[in-house]
Amino acid sequence: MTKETDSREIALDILIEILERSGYSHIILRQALNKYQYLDKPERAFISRIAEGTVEYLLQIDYVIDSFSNTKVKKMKPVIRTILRMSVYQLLYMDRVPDSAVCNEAVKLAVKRKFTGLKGFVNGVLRNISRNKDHLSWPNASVRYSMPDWIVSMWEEAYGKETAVTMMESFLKNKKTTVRCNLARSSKEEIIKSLQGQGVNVTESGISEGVLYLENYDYLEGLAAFNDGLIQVQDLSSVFVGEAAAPKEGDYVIDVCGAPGGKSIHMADKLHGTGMVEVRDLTEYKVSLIKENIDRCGFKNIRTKVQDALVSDQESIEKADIVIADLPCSGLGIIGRKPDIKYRLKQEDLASLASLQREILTVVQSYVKPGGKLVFSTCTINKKENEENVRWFLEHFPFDPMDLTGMLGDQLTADTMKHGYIQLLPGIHPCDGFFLSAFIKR
Ligand SMILES: C[S@@+](CC[C@H](N)C(=O)[O-])C[C@H]1O[C@@H](n2cnc3c(N)ncnc32)[C@H](O)[C@@H]1O
Repeated sequence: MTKETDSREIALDILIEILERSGYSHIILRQALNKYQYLDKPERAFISRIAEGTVEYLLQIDYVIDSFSNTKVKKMKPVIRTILRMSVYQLLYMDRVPDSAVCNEAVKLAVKRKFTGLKGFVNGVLRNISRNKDHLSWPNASVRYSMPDWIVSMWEEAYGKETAVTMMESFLKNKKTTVRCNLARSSKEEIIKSLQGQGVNVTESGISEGVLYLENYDYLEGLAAFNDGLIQVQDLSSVFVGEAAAPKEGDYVIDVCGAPGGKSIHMADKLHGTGMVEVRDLTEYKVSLIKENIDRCGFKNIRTKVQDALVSDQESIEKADIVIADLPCSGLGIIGRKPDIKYRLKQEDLASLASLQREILTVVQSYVKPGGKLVFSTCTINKKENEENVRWFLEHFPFDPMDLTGMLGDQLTADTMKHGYIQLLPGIHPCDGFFLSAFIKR
């Protein structure tokens, strides 16, 4: 057994867990990488690339396999179809791996998993694809960008074909890790020095002070700046929530759906040790994730609470200067980081998520003091959950939209900002897809 076969076998098991047993890709991959910490950095990168890439391009890969195999993907044995899927990803997208090696290793894996009788089939399909791969063409945008049809249609209708393509292309591009510096704990310069000292490539976002892009590191947990709580993984779009909320010293903030705590920790950082941020989530487990982050970052002006946002907490009525409502949503804006979302989500889920958001907003708007702010955000690109909910909210509750013009830096402008909201689109804006809105209570 070669080293390559070992890595591919690990990738195979990860993919079976994700594609055949509906595991969440980011969780399964993280667990596997934790388990195989002894592997060297290039091997771990190879495994991640195959696993993430195969999930990302799944619809396109299946189209290719079905074009060259008499047995359709859906009818194949799960192990065999997973071996073929990950091998086709390597053939199409990993130039540095020779095609012959891809085919040979796939055959070895099939044999190792006791499918000796199918080794000719695996070899035949893959060699056929390898011979024809330069002449492939895609029947539509769904196959080209590996995006379910209904999502393509929804975005084309809402934003036009060109923007839909820009977004789908952007999802498939390599993502750097975005982190926000806890500037109340250390200066940006010191943090960059520490990261660079450990060999990390660091670039500044140039849009929001203290937001950095990281590349060329193995493990977040291996970085001193992370362990010392000086940085927090947080996309630029999510940092904008803190910018729009703009807490004043001494403010009391309630974050009603807060795990794992990214936005709340940003608020605590912005309060410079004053005031209090109460971060809530539905379960003990979710709250434990928030606590881990709080402990790591070392802020004292932040506490947690297990609280269902759908149940009114009478003690909070008109107590908060700021309520952060970063609500459960369809997650279509973060497909670039969690590609399985696009296959997991069903069109009919969108309406129920939008109404769940309305139910939560109905409860939590009452926590805002007169003159206080409510910031409502989602990490999705869907008008029902976003713009339509804003319209509905303003019709039903005594709030006015907050003018967001200029609050997110000079480079981010949109006409809608003066009406209190902005839909950020990947590829159009320099961040994940995200929706942000802010209101002031009359
Ligand atoms: C988008 S995430 C929040 C991310 C967080 N704001 C951050 O920046 O790290 C939405 C959260 O809502 C929580 N949630 C879902 N339903 C809830 C409910 N009924 N009450 C409280 N939290 C809920 C989920 O557990 C999830 O952690």
